[in-house]
Amino acid sequence: MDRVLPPTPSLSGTLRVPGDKSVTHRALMLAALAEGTSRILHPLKAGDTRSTARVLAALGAEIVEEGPHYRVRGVGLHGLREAADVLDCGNAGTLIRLVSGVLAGQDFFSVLTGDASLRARPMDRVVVPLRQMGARIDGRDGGRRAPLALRGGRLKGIRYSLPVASAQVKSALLLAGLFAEGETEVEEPAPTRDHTERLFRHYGLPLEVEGRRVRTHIAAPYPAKDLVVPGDFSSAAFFIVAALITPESEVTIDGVGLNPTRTGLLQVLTEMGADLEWRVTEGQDGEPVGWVRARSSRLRGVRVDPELIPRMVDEVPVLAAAAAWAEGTTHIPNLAELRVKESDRVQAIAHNLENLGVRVAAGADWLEIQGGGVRPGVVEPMHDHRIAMAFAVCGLPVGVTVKDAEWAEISFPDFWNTLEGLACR
Ligand SMILES: O=C(O)C1=C[C@@H](OP(=O)(O)O)[C@@H](O)[C@H](O)C1
Ligand SMILES: C=C(OP(=O)(O)O)C(=O)O
Repeated sequence: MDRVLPPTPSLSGTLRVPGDKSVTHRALMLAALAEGTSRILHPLKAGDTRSTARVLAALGAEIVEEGPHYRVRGVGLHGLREAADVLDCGNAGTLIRLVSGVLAGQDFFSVLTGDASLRARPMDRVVVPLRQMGARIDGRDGGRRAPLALRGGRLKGIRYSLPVASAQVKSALLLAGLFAEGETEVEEPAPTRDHTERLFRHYGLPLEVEGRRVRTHIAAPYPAKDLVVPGDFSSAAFFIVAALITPESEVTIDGVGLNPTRTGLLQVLTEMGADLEWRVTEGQDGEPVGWVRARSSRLRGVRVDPELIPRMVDEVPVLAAAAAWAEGTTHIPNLAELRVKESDRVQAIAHNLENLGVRVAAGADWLEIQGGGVRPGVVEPMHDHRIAMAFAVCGLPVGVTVKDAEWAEISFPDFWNTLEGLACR
């Protein structure tokens, strides 16, 4: 479905964004493995996290919708049962990788698959270490791609140095570590989101953190516990940039997660001259939560610090949107991981910037964007929710047509109405 966004002269308002996607996936999994009933409050209910709820239900957990919340009756660490059918992870990389870690510890057979995008994404990053721990895993292309066929069982802990900075791989190994004899240690090359670690603490699961090394070991049964999910910073990012690039705008996002492993974008935008304020006002079940306010700004191009990318990996598309409106050139390095997301995001960003009349150069792992504004055009999401929303924002001041706008439903079902609600016409 195409969506035509007319030119928007200004944006104003205060809003909340839906629950954090990363936290919701993990909360559903850990609640499913707990003893008793947990309520997950203000979770994300969108394509990706509905896939997680479906997969866990097929494995025997009871997940019921209670208004905007979820009630999860856990089956305990050893209560999951073999599913009657293939487990469809839809579009969700986080789901297939994290649940592989859980299933590696189960003495039964599972098949994991997903949509065309997910089946094209690399799975060897979890398959290789989970095999080292003792799981039997096969899959397409020698286990590099889904469908994956998995038979878990008794695992042994390993020490593993991640070849790429990936919270998904780290989390898969920590989850497998709950079923493994001895210690499981994961070392990351750069800090990545630490929601799994925070949730392990929330549920009282074994965890030790020492610099970039995280350790766990076999877990004893643990009780269910309620959890409040913060607003998703990655969803807030679209409105932050929208306010910066649209004249006479001011937007405040309340109740948003401000975990420092996620907020690299705030640092880059500030360097670009953005009129931005934010504050952590509370700690909610182990996650810092607060507000962000963004006002129209004259942005200037910057060279982004490569070390910041793991802390803003899903915000690069919307950073590119901001760069298109900045004065001068923005160079964004360290983008190899963007090539293996829901789409090849380096290519998808370059293609959509060109569609909107922006000059851009792309290398194997970098982008260079000539700022100065955009002209009306067509946004092509390329089957990728973040691309759809980032370039809708990019074209907002001049008006754009977004093809296949329903892709936003993967992480933000109400995105279009929320955007419309802020527009002053
Ligand atoms: O752990 C997570 O919840 C996520 C980790 C990141 O992926 P990688 O681990 O592949 O970097 C991120 O891009 C994804 O949207 C969510
Ligand atoms: C990369 C993303 O998600 P996933 O890897 O879970 O599909 C994302 O939401 O931008």
